[in-house]
Amino acid sequence: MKMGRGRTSRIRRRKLFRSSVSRGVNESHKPEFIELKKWLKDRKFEDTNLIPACFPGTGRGLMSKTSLQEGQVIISLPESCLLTTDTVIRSYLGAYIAKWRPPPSPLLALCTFLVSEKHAGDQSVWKPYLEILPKAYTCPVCLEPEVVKLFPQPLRAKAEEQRARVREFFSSSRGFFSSLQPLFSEAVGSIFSYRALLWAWCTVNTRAVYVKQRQRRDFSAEPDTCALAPYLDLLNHSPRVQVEAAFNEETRCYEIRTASSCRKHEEVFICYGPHDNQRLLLEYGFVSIHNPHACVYVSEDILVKYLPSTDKQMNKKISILKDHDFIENLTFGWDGPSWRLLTALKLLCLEAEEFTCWKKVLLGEIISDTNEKTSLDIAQKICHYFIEETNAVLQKVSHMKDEEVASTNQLTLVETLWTEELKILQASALILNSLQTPFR
Ligand SMILES: C[S@@+](CC[C@H](N)C(=O)[O-])C[C@H]1O[C@@H](n2cnc3c(N)ncnc32)[C@H](O)[C@@H]1O
Repeated sequence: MKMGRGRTSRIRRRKLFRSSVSRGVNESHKPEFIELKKWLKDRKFEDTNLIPACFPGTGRGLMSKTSLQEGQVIISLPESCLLTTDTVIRSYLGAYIAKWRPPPSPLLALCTFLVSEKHAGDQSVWKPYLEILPKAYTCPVCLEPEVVKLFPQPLRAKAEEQRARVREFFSSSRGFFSSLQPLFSEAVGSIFSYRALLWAWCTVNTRAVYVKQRQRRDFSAEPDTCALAPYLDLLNHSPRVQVEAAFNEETRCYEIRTASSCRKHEEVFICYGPHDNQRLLLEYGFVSIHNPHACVYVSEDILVKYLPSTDKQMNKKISILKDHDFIENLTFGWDGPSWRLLTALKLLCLEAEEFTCWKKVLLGEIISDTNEKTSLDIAQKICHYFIEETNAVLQKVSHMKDEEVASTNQLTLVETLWTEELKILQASALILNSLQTPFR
């Protein structure tokens, strides 16, 4: 097909591009959404702005029915639709929670309620909501160990910590689950299994909104701030939108006001926070393409690996960086090496006779051309090392996909993370090249 060059064809092409990027397939006719809408209507919520839809790239989400203006409240969900610890305390679980010592955490109360209501099936008044919840999650704690081993180092450590935390959450909750036996005809061990608790934990962690509850004696001292918000929790994340979201004490509704406009039939996004991709994967189980907050982390070992091993002041320099909180969060981003990374490198590259100037380096002063050049050269070497490492991992992932060593979806997730990191490193290498030019 021949592409036109005129204004009309440009507009047509732009429209086509827009529709292929963001157009979703309406899912409001699906039985689970019809049931959910009825359930919400009984609780005095009717949506005029949004409809459930499936989108290329982001999956299931909400689509605008009409165009949405900046500053408009896009959704206002009444308190009666929210699932909070208050819901749990008012339920058949309330008396058991009040009796249990030490008091269970608010998170355990929510997870127990979810597992118990899921088990109740048709008998649960929450069934229409439970039916639309994902059956499985992609947070690191749910991924196969072969896939977690492919993560970049800082994320791998956090993923292992997450797995240990959820295991501990399960083992420390078993006594409480046993105390619930009078409520069930089946053995509680089979209802409150590790799998069931993991599902509930991921549901709360990936979907809950912040609603501060009053402190209750029935619960441990952990903050009680999570609420599940049916339907509203179908909104996907975009790092490029701004929203105001909070529980409105006057209207007694959880409200989201958008600061970005949205065209009719486009996906409506909220922002979960200015998170980089490693954090999005850790907490929500996905990676955002072209995420402006995405970055590649440089650890202390990598810094040291590229510095001269003959430097007698190296240990002192490293401890200065640690004392001044300059050893963590050293990154490459879309704009090149971060200011923190370059500053740390400048300090580490100080010549013996410049060492007394270390405070000036931390304040952002230029010490010498040699110091500027050496630190940029090392940043470039680290960047190239990361590019090679990233390419090697991407090749390994591709082989694993061919050989079906692990789930393809999980391998694609980790592949997307590394592909985004590669793009950042390539952009950084170019920027570093231009920064090095004056010193050549
Ligand atoms: C609050 S839910 C949003 C609705 C969810 N997509 C659903 O179908 O139920 C959060 C989850 O949605 C997915 N998600 C959110 N934003 C996304 C995005 N930009 N791209 C891909 N997945 C996204 C992730 O799985 C995340 O854990």
